[in-house]
Amino acid sequence: MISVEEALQIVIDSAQDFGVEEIPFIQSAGRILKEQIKADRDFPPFNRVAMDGIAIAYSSFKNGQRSFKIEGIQAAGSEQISLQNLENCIEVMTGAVLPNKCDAVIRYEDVFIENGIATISIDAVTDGQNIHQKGKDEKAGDVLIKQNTIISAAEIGVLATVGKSTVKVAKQPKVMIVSTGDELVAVDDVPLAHQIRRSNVFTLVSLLEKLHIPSETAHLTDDKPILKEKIKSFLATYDVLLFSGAVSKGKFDFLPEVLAELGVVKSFHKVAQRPGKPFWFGQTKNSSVFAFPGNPISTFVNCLAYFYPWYFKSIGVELQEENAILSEDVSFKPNLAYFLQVQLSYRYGHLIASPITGNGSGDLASLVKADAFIQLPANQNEFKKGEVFKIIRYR
Ligand SMILES: Nc1nc2c(c(=O)[nH]1)N[C@H]1C(S)=C(S)[C@@H](COP(=O)(O)OP(=O)(O)OC[C@H]3O[C@@H](n4cnc5c(N)ncnc54)[C@H](O)[C@@H]3O)O[C@H]1N2
Ligand code: MOO
Ligand SMILES: [Mg+2]
Repeated sequence: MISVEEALQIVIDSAQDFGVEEIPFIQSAGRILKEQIKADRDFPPFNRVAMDGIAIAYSSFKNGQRSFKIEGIQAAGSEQISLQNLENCIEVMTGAVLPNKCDAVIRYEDVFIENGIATISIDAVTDGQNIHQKGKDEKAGDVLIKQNTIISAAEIGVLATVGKSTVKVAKQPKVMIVSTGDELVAVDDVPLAHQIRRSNVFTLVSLLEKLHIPSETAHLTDDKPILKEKIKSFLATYDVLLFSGAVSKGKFDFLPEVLAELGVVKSFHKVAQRPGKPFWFGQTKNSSVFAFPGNPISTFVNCLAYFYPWYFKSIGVELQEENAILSEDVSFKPNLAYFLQVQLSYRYGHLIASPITGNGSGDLASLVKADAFIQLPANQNEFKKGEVFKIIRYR
């Protein structure tokens, strides 16, 4: 059986390229930028008045002049005007172009205006004050956003300001999420005593929505010919198939044999981990197949631990590993990596992971009580309070 580290490496090495698409910029939050965004002009594009007040020629102030006749007004959105007489001033508004021949702006708070004369009431005025110089932030042609950035509200503002009404982003994979099992009924149904409602497909849908990946869902019963026929058509249509269930040792766990019969090349089946051990992963020329074990926490943790990194690698994004400090001693004897559910909190600026006691990988409700999994390595059995390990967050 391979280790979590080996399995992850195999999964990452088989990342797929889904190509690039151009979409309206306002729909691009959360997507991965696939072009460089450059400044189309200087930032700011003109000497920008930064305070409401008066603009003067600094030389006049330096020569001792304190009262200035108001010659005109420069509003934001008006073409640049020019100071006619260097001993006068122009009223200026924040966001306006600095009038020609002016080189300092004094706030209204520091000026007294009467009968069209503005008198400066402070002693300290400096050359260039309250002026946001043209090109001070960025020069035309500077790279403002690097390729492969995850677009957030911050990038949306920059895209708007450089006039990028459409933007190139990584195409999302076409994903089909399939639940299997005769015991599963729809969310709207009232289950009989021996049935349960399906939930794994919906956790998967929403784990993918977090990545802005749309998906479709299907449910298949434990009937081998039906499984084979349906999965054959899914393989022809989708980039990614995510399964939950039917990969263990049961009499009706048909998935591994069906996938093999359909020509999906197995990379591995079973990883030395708990929960999620019977995870099956394989590929065809065009599709990747993640067949997660059906126990709800197994499906959940494997999507986070394998599908997420595979997806980020596929679209060219480097993920930073996150660590946390274990809040108490933990003992785990099996020679398996242990994905332990934890609550996260901060203490003196450090991220603390406090274990949650659940009842194994079928304890779906315990997911609600935790925020993340802490990944305790297989080669260790005793984990001490204060030791630091990798975490995988879902909140
Ligand atoms: N003899 C062995 N039995 C089992 C082993 C083993 O190594 N030897 N492994 C156990 C482990 S670990 C897991 S995990 C499960 C994996 O089982 P399958 O992937 O075959 O999944 P199923 O048998 O279809 O279902 C298992 C369990 O999960 C529930 N389930 C399935 N799908 C959903 C869904 N969409 N929503 C909610 N719940 C779902 C299902 O009802 C079962 O209770 O196998 C162990 N057995
Ligand atoms: O791998 Mo199973 O997920 O331990 O229950
Ligand atoms: Mg089974």
